[in-house]
Amino acid sequence: MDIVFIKQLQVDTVIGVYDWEKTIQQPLFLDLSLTNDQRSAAAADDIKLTLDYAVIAEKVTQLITAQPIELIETVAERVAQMLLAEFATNKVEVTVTKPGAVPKAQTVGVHIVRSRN
Ligand SMILES: Nc1nc2c(c(=O)[nH]1)N=C([C@H](O)[C@@H](O)CO)CN2
Repeated sequence: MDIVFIKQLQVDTVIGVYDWEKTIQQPLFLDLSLTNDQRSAAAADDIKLTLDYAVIAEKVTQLITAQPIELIETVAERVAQMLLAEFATNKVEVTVTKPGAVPKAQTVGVHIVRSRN
């Protein structure tokens, strides 16, 4: 199956479990992968027949920044469920990283795979 992907989408938002994190914005970076079939879009050269990554990026950013969230697990799950509900895909992979959260690590994060029931 084919995939539309977005790598390292930066979303600045209120994220974290500690009190000091609830008053600042921190960057999250997302890698998104949405399975679809691109053959008809390619044959017709028509954006309406595929998944528009610009629209996906905008909706994901709006979802994450709409309200404060504590866990990056929550971010990943909400993004995955939104993508499955609103876009023509049966399987999504979402990676959320939070650089700087562990000073001695390059980055930390979560990766989930979700499919339509
Ligand atoms: N598995 C997780 N562990 C931690 C998270 C998280 O979202 N998922 N968050 C924090 C704090 O917010 C941390 O990032 C502050 O630096 C700690 N562990």
